[in-house]
Amino acid sequence: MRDMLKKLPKVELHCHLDGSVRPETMYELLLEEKDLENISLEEFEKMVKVEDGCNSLVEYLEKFSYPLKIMQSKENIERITYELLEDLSKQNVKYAEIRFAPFLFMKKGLSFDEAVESVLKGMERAKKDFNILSNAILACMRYESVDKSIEVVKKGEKFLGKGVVAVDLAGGEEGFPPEKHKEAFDLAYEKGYNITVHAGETGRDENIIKSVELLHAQRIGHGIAAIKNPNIMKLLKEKDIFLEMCPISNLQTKAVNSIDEYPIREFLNNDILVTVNTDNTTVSNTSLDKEYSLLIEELGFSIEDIMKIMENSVKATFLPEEEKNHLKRIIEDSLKNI
Ligand SMILES: O=c1[nH]cnc2c1ncn2[C@@H]1O[C@H](CO)[C@@H](O)[C@H]1O
Ligand SMILES: [Zn+2]
Repeated sequence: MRDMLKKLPKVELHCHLDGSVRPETMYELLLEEKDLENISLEEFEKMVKVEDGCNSLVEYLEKFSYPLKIMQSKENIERITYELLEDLSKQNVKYAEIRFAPFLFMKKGLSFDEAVESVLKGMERAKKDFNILSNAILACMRYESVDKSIEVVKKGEKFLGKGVVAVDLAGGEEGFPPEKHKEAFDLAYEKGYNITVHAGETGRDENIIKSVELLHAQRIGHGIAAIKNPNIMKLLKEKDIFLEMCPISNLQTKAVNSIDEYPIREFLNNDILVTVNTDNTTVSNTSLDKEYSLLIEELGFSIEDIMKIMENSVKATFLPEEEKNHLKRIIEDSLKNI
């Protein structure tokens, strides 16, 4: 089964660049910048991955301080993007949408354009070297002002269709309701961005409705809280909203207490368009293979269930129709060789 999973062609839709930096690269770059105490790589790896005792999303998000220290130069950002895509291609990921918040890469003088261009360069290089397709999603942060989000939308526009496909709203939900960013997401909608929003992760179920109805979300990051409310499940189904679920991250942030409480089977049974993703390969110490293995081993998922999820993922991509069909063909060809 494990071998079979490895060979399956895959699609990754919810992966934060800053949460998915190779620990060895972070270690090397922090040492270079003399920003690391005298510790071994093994000790460092423990520091950058979430521990078993993690109690909340807020605690989980503290892990992002390490990668963000070194994601402040063009070279580092390009290298990190390239390496992530290399790692994904080794797991037979054929297409990935990678998200990041440009402002978090601008603490030491990079401009918005330089931050975005560095990611896109890494993607281009990975496409040539590893034959993996990818696009970027620009994240706005909930704790920032709506004006900052508007800036992301306006400054990102020139990259739309040229490597950038969408905007997202990320960060802890508690205290930062979606409507705060409505003006930015109205603008993104007008400008033709695709839209995904983190909602109902550890927060309230009403954030899911608000993200769909007020922020124009076509996809919802996580969306676990929908299980609490049949009306929300109905809304998701009627509007063909895709859920980007990330099981291992959701266990770590205590969005659910145990895998038995994870509502993915109920969502599938209710014809909700579920996809499965990693969220953060380093912080969550995960991979798509690990996520699928968990569903198979703990929730009794079959290969057919996994294939259904994969089919949903292809449909959920923010690719133009023609490129989506191209991806479908790539996946079908790869399946023939299993
Ligand atoms: O699961 C998550 N929920 C909400 N926000 C997240 C999650 N993972 C990462 N980030 C946040 O998104 C920023 C941009 O990539 C990261 O810096 C982190 O703060
Ligand atoms: Zn996320």
